[in-house]
Amino acid sequence: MIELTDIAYVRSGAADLDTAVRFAVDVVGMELTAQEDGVAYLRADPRHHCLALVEGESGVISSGFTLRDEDALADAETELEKAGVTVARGDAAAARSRRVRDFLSFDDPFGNRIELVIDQVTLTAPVRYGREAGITEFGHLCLDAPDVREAYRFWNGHFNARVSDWIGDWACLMRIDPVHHKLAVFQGSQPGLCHINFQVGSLDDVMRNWHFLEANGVEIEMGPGRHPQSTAVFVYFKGPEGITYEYSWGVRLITDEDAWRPRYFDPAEIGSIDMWQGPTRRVHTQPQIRRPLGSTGK
Ligand SMILES: O=C/C=C/C(C(=O)O)=C(/O)C(=O)O
Ligand SMILES: [Fe+2]
Repeated sequence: MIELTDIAYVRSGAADLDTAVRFAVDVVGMELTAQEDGVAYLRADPRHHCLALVEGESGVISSGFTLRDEDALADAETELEKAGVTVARGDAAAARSRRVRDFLSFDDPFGNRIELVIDQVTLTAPVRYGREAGITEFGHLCLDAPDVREAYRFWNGHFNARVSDWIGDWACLMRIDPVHHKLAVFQGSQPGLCHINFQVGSLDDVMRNWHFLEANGVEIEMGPGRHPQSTAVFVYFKGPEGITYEYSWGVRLITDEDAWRPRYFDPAEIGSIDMWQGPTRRVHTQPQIRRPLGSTGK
């Protein structure tokens, strides 16, 4: 069993890097930590970055998760290979570019590129947020897959990911710690990044951000609303390069593992996605860039 200790980052290609960075800083409110060799690093909390924008082809490159230490990384490599998953170790330059000490990468059964990392760099300086959006942390990341049940068999079969709630065969929300979900898989025809979430400090922050986004002509994909699964109040919006961002506040914590029973919500039922029954438009997925394993220099 591979124990994911946290989410680490999303790495995404940006055909127009400057525009994508400006949006991440001026609209989303992240801090631009560094920019070098065509990679812009953005952070929302003490992690060196949780979003790396890589100049080049548009699309998601990989999603990173942390493991405890190098033994855990070696064990993960063995377990995945035994299961027939092809794994590539990152080289020193690629690890440096990710601000981790070591990592390995593989594709999930649908072609989502996953990276398992150890020793992600932490920064001590207070985050200099690009604007006062009220962000408190990188909250979760959601992938797309054509078969959500099969995706769960993969994540639960090899990793410590446990379903917190199902939304039909359309979505599986998974926890790796008490937070209701830090990883989710949504039904989609192609692998890709459904969205990246930032937690904000209050309900007021969600609503202020919604007004800010509207006033600045940003496309709202869904919300404001409240998810019955995590009870979080949310707003989803569309950024450059096809990235969907989400702010949310009030995520449920599952503190009694033994007592929790995953619920089953029918996406066809009113209120199953948004308890406030707002329009439940599908958020737009950023497609996965397909590259051979190991060609992960950037
Ligand atoms: O469509 C349902 C989404 C549910 C939640 C939630 O319960 O908070 C998400 O954040 C999500 O995965 O987008
Ligand atoms: Fe979400």
